[in-house]
Amino acid sequence: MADTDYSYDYKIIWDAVTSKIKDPNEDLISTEEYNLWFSQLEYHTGKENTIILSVPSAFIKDQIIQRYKKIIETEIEKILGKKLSLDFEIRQKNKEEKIEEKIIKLPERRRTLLKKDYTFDNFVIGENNAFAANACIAIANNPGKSYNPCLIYGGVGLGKTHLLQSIGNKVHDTFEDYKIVYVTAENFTNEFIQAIQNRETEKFKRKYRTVDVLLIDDIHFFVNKTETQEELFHTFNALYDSEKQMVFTCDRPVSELKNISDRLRSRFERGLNVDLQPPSFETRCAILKRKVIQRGKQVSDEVINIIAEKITTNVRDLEAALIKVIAYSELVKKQVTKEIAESLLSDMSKNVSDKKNITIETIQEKVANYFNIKQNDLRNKKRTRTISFPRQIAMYISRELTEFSTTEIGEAFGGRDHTTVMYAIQKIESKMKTDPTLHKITEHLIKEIKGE
Ligand SMILES: Nc1ncnc2c1ncn2[C@@H]1O[C@H](COP(=O)(O)OP(=O)(O)OP(=O)(O)O)[C@@H](O)[C@H]1O
Repeated sequence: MADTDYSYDYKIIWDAVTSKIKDPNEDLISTEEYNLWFSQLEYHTGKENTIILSVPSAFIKDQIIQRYKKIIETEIEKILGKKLSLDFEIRQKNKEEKIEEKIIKLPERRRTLLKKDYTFDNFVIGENNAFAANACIAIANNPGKSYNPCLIYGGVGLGKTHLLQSIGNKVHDTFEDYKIVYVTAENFTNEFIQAIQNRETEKFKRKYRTVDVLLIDDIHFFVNKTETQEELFHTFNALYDSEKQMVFTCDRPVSELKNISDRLRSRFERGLNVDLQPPSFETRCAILKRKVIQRGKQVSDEVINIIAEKITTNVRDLEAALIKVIAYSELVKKQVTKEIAESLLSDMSKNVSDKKNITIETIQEKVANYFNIKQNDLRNKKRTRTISFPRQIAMYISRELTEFSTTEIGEAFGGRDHTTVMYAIQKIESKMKTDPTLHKITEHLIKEIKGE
C-alpha cells in the first residue's frame, strides 16, 4: 500500500495545542503574537507521526519554524505523550485572500480581551460553585448595581477566570456601549510601570478610571507592589464612587494576602467575597459531558465516570484527561473502553498521588547534592549566584512535583514571600525555553526525585 493511503487525523491534537498556546494563563506567548502568527496557520492533514500545517507563504513558514516550532512540539508531546514532527504546505492564494491581505484588520475588542468560550452557558453549576456563579450572573445582568465590588477566590483551575470572563462576555452582549476592561494583575502592573517610564500616567488613569466594568484576574500578584497598589486604590475609589462594576479574582481569601495595604484590603473585602471549591463527583461528570458536547465528540458514560473518579484535583486536569482519551480514540479510530481509559489515565492519577508523597525537603536535598552546596544554603538568605540559582531551580521543581502553594514553598525556603517563588518559577521556565542544558538538568533532577 502506498504511503499516502494512510490517514492520521491529528486535528484534535492541533486544536488542543493551539488553545493551550493561546491561553494567556499558560504564559507561552502574548495574545498579540498569537493573533499575528497563529492566525495564519491551518491544520492541513496528518501522516504517521507528522502533523501537516498549511501556511500562506514560505516567509510565514520560516518564521513559524524559527519562532514557534519548539513550543508547538513541546506542547504536542505534553498532550499526546509522544513526539510528532511538523511539516508545512504552502497554500495557493485565491483572489479574495490576496485582497484581504491588504486590509489591516483591527482586532475585535472581545477577541483580544475575552475568550469567547468563557460564557455562563459553558459553565456547569454544581454545589461547589453555585453561590459564586449565581452572584456573577446577577452582576452581569445588572453591572454596578447588585454586588460591587465582587471578589472570587479559590484554588488553581477551579474556574475563576472562566467566571470573570463570562461576566465580561455577557455584559458585552447585553450592554453594547459599555466599556469593559479585562486585565490580569500582572499586566495591570506592567502597564503601570510602562506608563511611569513613558510619562503617560495620565493616559493610564484615563484608561482605567473611565470603564463601566473592570475585571482584574489574580490580584495576589499585587502583593509587595506598593506603587501599583496605590494606583489601584485610587482607581477603585473613582469607579466605586461612580457605581462602576469591579470584579476581582484571587487564589486565596484576601485576609490571607500578606503585604497588601490595609486600605486596599478593606476595599476588596467591602463587597461580596465568594469562593470556589473543587467539584464533587457528580459535577465532574456533568462538566465532562458538557465538554464532550462542546467538542462535538462522543464518549461513553462508563468512560466519563472513570475520568471523574480518577481526576479529582481540578477542572483543568479533568479537561486534560478528557482530551487525552478523545485523542486516543481518534488516533486508533476506536471507541475507548473502560480498560483503555483506566490505563490511559493511570499516569495522570499517578502524578497526583506522586505529588502527595514528594516533600520539599527531599527536593532540597537532591538539588543541593547536585550543585554541591549545603542543603541549609537553600533556606538561608545568601544571594550569591552559586546559591540563588539552585534555589530557584529547587523552587521550580517544588511547584512541579508537589501540591504546595507558592506561599508554602516560600516558607520552606527560609520564609520567602510567594512572589519571590513566582518570580523564580517564571525565570526558570523562560530560561529553559532557550537553554537546553538547563532543561536537561531539571529533567534529570525531576527523574531522580521521582525515583525513576
Ligand atoms: N464549572 C465549570 N464548568 C465548565 N468548565 C469549567 C468549570 N470550571 C472550570 N472550568 C474550565 O476549567 C479550565 C480552568 O478554569 P480557569 O482557567 O477559569 O481556572 P482558574 O481558577 O482561573 O485557574 P488559575 O488559578 O490557574 O488561573 C477552563 O478551561 C474552564 O473553562
